Amino acid sequence: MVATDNFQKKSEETRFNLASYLKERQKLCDTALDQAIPVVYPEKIYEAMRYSLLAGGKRVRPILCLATSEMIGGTIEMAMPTACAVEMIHTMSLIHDDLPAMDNDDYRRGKLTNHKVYGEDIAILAGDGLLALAFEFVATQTPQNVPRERALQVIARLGKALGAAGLVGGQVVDLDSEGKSDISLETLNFIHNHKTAALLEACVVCGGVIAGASAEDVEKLTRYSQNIGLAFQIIDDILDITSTQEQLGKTAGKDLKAEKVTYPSLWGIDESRAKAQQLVESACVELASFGEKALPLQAIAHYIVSRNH
Ligand SMILES: CC(C)=CCC/C(C)=C/COP(=O)(O)OP(=O)(O)O
Ligand SMILES: O=P(O)(O)OP(=O)(O)O
Ligand SMILES: [Mg+2]
Ligand SMILES: [Mg+2]
Repeated sequence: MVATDNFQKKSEETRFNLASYLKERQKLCDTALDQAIPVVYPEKIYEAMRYSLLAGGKRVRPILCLATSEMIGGTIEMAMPTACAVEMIHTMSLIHDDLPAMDNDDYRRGKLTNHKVYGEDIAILAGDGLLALAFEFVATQTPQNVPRERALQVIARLGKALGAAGLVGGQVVDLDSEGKSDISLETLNFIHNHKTAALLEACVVCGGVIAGASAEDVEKLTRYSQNIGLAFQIIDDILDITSTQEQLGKTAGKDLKAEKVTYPSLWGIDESRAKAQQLVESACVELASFGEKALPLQAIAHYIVSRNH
């Protein structure tokens, strides 16, 4: 696997132990997310929200948020409420995406989907509950040593990334494109820039904003995250073809079955992988001015193309 070799080479060069870094950060995020939602009356909605949120995702989005805060000079504590919020938003989008009205999927994160366990009504509400909590969480849990206008900016950016100008808009065009074989590269890019890259961008930029990133920093973070956002989706499309349900924790081979236009369907697997690798290299270059401090974000960028699920 070329991407894995490149990644290992890169890790050796940088002497950065990404595996233990990710494990430690995943644990921190899991603990914070667990504490964010106590189960009270009416228990079933809190249980449904916890079911999907704590089902063991990779936590790429909150980890990106924390890593960016630290690179800019902030702390994990400052960014943790925002990191939890992005994972709540992401989980909401997966619960709703899996509903019969959208992708009608039975498995997610290695478990039955939310509606399969709790029913469609509760699954819709669990998504709504997570979404509302995300914004409440940033507003009420961001530590007092973070200037309030930074939290306000995070709330505005998350709202934009999530709404019709982001995730929701991308999902609409994605649903519209189903069953059409003549989707252009332009439309495919629109879908992925909105459905996938917008939230990844918000994770990175909001982590920076919480830590007080300058306008110039925000520009670099934006370019880094747009590149990794597209690379993430290209790899997602490849994994749908090359991985098993066991590895992915969700049904594999869905795109081929649905005859969906994807990057590998347009370019083939090898060229798609090369393109993702190029995007990651460009992303890393954007952070060169941060020197050693950029190592975690650069290593995460490489992980995004070398992951197997
Ligand atoms: C507003 C909403 C509901 C947005 C959903 C966004 C999203 C990234 C869905 C998963 O994409 P997918 O269906 O292409 O991938 P998967 O195979 O993970 O379901
Ligand atoms: O690891 P997950 O479940 O959060 O999914 P994604 O691949 O979309 O990050
Ligand atoms: Mg979908
Ligand atoms: Mg889906």
